[in-house]
Amino acid sequence: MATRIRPSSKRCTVIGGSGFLGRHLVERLVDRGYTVNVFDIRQAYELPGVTFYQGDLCDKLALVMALKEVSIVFHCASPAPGSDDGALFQRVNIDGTRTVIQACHEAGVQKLILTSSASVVFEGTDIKNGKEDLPYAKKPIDYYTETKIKQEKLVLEACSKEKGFLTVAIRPHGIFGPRDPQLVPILVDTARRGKMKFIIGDGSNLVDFTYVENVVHGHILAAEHLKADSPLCGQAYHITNDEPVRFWDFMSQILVGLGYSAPRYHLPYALVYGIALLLWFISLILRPLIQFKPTFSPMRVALAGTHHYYSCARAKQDMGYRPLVPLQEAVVRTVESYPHLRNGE
Ligand SMILES: NC(=O)C1=CN([C@@H]2O[C@H](COP(=O)(O)OP(=O)(O)OC[C@H]3O[C@@H](n4cnc5c(N)ncnc54)[C@H](OP(=O)(O)O)[C@@H]3O)[C@@H](O)[C@H]2O)C=CC1
Ligand SMILES: CC(C)CCC[C@@H](C)[C@H]1CC[C@H]2C3=C(CC[C@]12C)[C@@]1(C)CCC(=O)C[C@@H]1CC3
Repeated sequence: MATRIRPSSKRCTVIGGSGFLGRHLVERLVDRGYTVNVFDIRQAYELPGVTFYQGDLCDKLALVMALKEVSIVFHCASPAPGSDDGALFQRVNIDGTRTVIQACHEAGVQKLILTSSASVVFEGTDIKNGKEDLPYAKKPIDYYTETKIKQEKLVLEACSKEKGFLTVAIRPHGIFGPRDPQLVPILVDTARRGKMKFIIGDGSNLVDFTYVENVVHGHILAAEHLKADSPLCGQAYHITNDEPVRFWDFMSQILVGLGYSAPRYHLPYALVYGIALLLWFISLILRPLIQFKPTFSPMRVALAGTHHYYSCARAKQDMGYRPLVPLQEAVVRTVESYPHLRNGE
């Protein structure tokens, strides 16, 4: 009978390792002595000790090649959340995640760590100190959220101590930091177009923004604590900075740090949300004729005008999680990392 060589516990593959979170994760894993494979649709960089496999995660054969002799897989690939291509989300986040699970089985992988999102429970209304036992959103606010829910369920249901295949889901919220292609660039672009003058609502809504190094720390802790006799098996964990902040204070700090004015005038939440819905609807009808994407999508307005912050008590208890970088330090590091986005550059 052929005996399978037991892979080293320090060999891993990061699916989506060329992306924002994935690359930070790869760098930290290398620092910690892991041998790392990256599987991604694009190769964005080179790093000693890292082997790149370029391919689509829906291609099982290509994926299996990148999982050979690997014991841990981190799955942090996804289409950009702002996309409204429902078919792409279905193909990558749902069908592709099924393929990832099958490829893990075929390659004999022991642990799968999924990057999910705290937004799987967000329906556009207030969440204060939400715990992991909140129900999944019944009416997900967009395709991204809808497919992140299904993806998380697939991964957690695949957890099997009998098969020796353990899974866990990390739910970060509002990841930011150096090289982030979304939060700071979109904010600066909106400011440069003169559209960051208004605060949606009264500005008191609290939100979690999580520094990328803390999200990485949560993923590595999860991988190292995931064992057959641990409470992590088949569970989801919020990973945040554990310092909810007023959404508009956070945005203002970044804008002012980069030399732009902070928004000052208030607009009623219901009015802005209504306009965003109307614009979204018009863009849908006109799509065959002209393509335009409103800056203030209903999702962004909901994120900007409601409370949504989450408890990470479960991660603290089960894996000893504590944020490594406090929020203020994280904002300073982030602002310093974008010299090219400063006002006047
Ligand atoms: N950013 C945030 O605030 C939050 C993110 N998350 C989750 O974290 C994860 C990482 O997000 P983030 O780093 O911001 O995203 P990025 O877009 O920066 O990284 C995702 C990477 O996956 C790649 N990718 C996309 N589709 C495929 C595919 N079919 N096969 C192989 N690779 C693919 C992307 O390539 P390409 O760029 O060419 O598409 C990209 O390199 C995602 O799962 C996201 O849902 C969760 C909570 C908050
Ligand atoms: C135009 C402004 C009102 C807002 C500019 C900043 C936004 C681009 C970001 C503020 C909150 C962010 C966020 C996400 C993307 C970027 C923001 C909307 C996510 C949707 C990314 C994916 C997730 O899983 C949840 C995130 C919530 C917060």
